[in-house]
Formats: sequence, C-alpha cells, structure tokens
Amino acid sequence: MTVLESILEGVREDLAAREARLPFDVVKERAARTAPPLDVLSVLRGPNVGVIAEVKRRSPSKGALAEIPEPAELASAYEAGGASVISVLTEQRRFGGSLADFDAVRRAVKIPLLRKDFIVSPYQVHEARMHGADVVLLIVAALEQNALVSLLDRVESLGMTALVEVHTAEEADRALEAGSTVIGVNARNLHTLEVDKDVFGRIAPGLPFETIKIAESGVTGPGDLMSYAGAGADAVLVGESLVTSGDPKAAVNKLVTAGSHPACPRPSR
Ligand SMILES: O=C(O)c1ccccc1NCC(=O)[C@H](O)[C@H](O)COP(=O)(O)O
Repeated sequence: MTVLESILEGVREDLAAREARLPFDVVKERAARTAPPLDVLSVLRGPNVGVIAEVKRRSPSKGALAEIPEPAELASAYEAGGASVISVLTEQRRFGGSLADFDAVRRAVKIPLLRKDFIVSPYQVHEARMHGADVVLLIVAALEQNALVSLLDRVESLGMTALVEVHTAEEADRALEAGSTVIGVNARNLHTLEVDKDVFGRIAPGLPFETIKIAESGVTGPGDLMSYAGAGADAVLVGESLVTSGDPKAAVNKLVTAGSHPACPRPSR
C-alpha cells in the first residue's frame, strides 16, 4: 500500500465516524446558512506571485514539524506577513490537523481559507463550506475521474474554488478534462513522498494560459519562489519552512516581498 492509499484508508474511517455523528442533511443545511465564500480567484490573479501559507503540525514525510498550540496566532502572523490565502490541514492521523483548527483560523483572519484534506466524498465538501472554507483541495491521484468531476462541480456549486492538485502530466490532463481552472502542481509524489522541484517546470508550461498555477511543496525561501515564478507560478503553497522558521510573519513576508519584487517573473494576463 502506498502512503497516499494508507492516508485515504484512515480518512474514510474518520469520515464514516463523522457521518454517523452528524447526518449529511444537517451538514448541507448548515453549509447553506454559512456566510458566502470569499473570491479567491481575484486574489490569485493579482499582480504579484502570491503566498498560500499552511498550518501544518506534522507530516508523513517529516514527522513532527511544530506544535502549533494556537493555530489562530500562527494564521494571524501569516496574514500580517502578507499571505494571500491560508491553508489549514484538517487531516488528523498523519498531519495532526482538525476542523477545530480550521474554525479557530476562520475566526482569526479575513483572508481566504483553503481546507487542505483528502476529499473523497461530497460530505467533506459541504463540511468544508459549513466551516467557512473558500477553497477546497481535490487531489487527482486520490480520485477516479467521475468522482473528480462530480466533486469539482459540487465545490463550485457551493460558490467555492477547487484547487486541483496534480503531480504528473497525465494527472494535469485529467484535471483539465474535469474543468479545473486552478491547478496545483505538487513537487511531492504522494505515493513515495519524494520531492522533485522540477515537476512544476515540466507541467506548468503545458497548462492553458488562463489556468491559475500554484506550485506546492519544497519552498524553503525566496529563491524557490523566484524559480517557480520563472516557470509560471501565480502563487506558491508553503508549509514546513514557515512553521519551522521561528518567525512565521517574517518568513511569509520575505516570500511576499520576493513575489512583488520587480525582478520576479510574473505571467501577464
Ligand atoms: O507533507 C507530506 O509529507 C505529505 C505526505 C503525503 C501527502 C501530502 C503531504 N503533504 C501535503 C502537501 O501538499 C504539503 O503540505 C504542502 O504542499 C506544503 O509542502 P511543504 O512546504 O513542503 O511543507
């Protein structure tokens, strides 16, 4: 079993427990009463290379990264540092995240929030909306094509944006066939955990001009942001280097400053 398959097994078990506690109809009804999602597309289409800053306690590849006793404080630091969007990992078993973290962050910041999880069911999409998500991650490697298409439709029908994650050219083709307009190219292979920062540069140039392109994983500082920008990134998604920096506001701000520097390559639309 690959790492991704084993994560998905746990996700499905946890999902079944939540479905037993709170029926889908109730989740749908609460989601419908939640304040409308923020417009993340205009944020990501801004003039600079944006930073999506992640609340990440631990990971299958690195184990424990940071305790993060107050995710709201971390998120506020990210917002003050100029992050465009905050990503909150809500998967518990491998990443130490939760929807309670998401709620705390939602209360603390005004910028768009991404629910970063392993979404396999419409229940999780409505659940994300019920907790105030603006963006939902859909991982192509975790979904059959018909599930990807229907989850993407579901996300958009609730007014949210889907960040559709790929790692290979074949997955990018599937994302485009499903109608994705925001594609994240993850440098990390979720089956093996190997990180290859060149993957973005191989895939992004083949994506349509108008697709919003996010470079995910392995960003350790402004140099990585600049090189992803040179390959066409509209934004970078960063976890580990921020949560381990000791000064998350300054660490985000360094990236944001690089992303707005006149020397930073920027795709013109
Ligand atoms: O981070 C992992 O080890 C991991 C393993 C298996 C599935 C997903 C995983 N991470 C999710 C992510 O995509 C990253 O948290 C995100 O791109 C930030 O990456 P980084 O800046 O390298 O922490």
